[in-house]
Amino acid sequence: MPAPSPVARCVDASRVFGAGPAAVVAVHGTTCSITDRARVAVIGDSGSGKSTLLHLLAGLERPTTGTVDWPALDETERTFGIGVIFQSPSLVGPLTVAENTALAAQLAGASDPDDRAGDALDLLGLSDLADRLPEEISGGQAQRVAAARVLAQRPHLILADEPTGQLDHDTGQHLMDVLVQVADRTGAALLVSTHDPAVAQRLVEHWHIRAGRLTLSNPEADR
Ligand SMILES: Nc1ncnc2c1ncn2[C@@H]1O[C@H](COP(=O)(O)OP(=O)(O)OP(=O)(O)O)[C@@H](O)[C@H]1O
Repeated sequence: MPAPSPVARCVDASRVFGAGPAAVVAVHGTTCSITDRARVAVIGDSGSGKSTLLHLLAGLERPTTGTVDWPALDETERTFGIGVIFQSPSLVGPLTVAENTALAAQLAGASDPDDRAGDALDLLGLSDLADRLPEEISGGQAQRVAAARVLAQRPHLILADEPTGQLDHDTGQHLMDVLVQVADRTGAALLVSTHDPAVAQRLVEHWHIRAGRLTLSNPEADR
């Protein structure tokens, strides 16, 4: 049986910022793919290129050379089926936590955005904050609301950029529990960037990135 098409794929994709002597190669020519139901950790230090790779895989940045594509996703899924949890939560200021979360579901075409928002907030233990405005919650709570927003969207591919960066260990592990649980339940592929080994160990494939160069490993296959 042929292997299923990857959900996202980079072929020799690079991203260079600036030009001439000031150019920064954030990601060198990289070939990688996220397979159906993959669980990937992208592990690297600050400035190693994690966010840039994630933005390439999300279609938010265009590669300078090479290609990025999403063979398993149709046109609509490419627009609404990729959920990104950004490093900075960027919630919509005038909307409550519940409204922020429901908006994501609504934009993804859900017929029941309020129910989906309620479920996502409940899963993350955020129901008590539903009626608060973003300015009335902490940075860590905002990061979890950003995760709830993506879960309410029910994407085929979840790309999370250091989602536990502002959270204490236990809250971070709980967020990872929820991300893995939701991905298992919905059949989504999940990629999480992190510098934290405790987060990486929750995922199956480990991609290490250093100065924009990626090496791939699968700890289960190595056993
Ligand atoms: N818009 C930009 N313009 C110029 N250089 C950039 C830009 N975005 C990122 N870079 C540079 O590209 C490199 C990789 O940055 P990137 O944000 O991808 O790293 P990161 O691993 O996500 O870092 P962190 O963990 O600190 O968020 C860094 O040297 C950074 O300074």
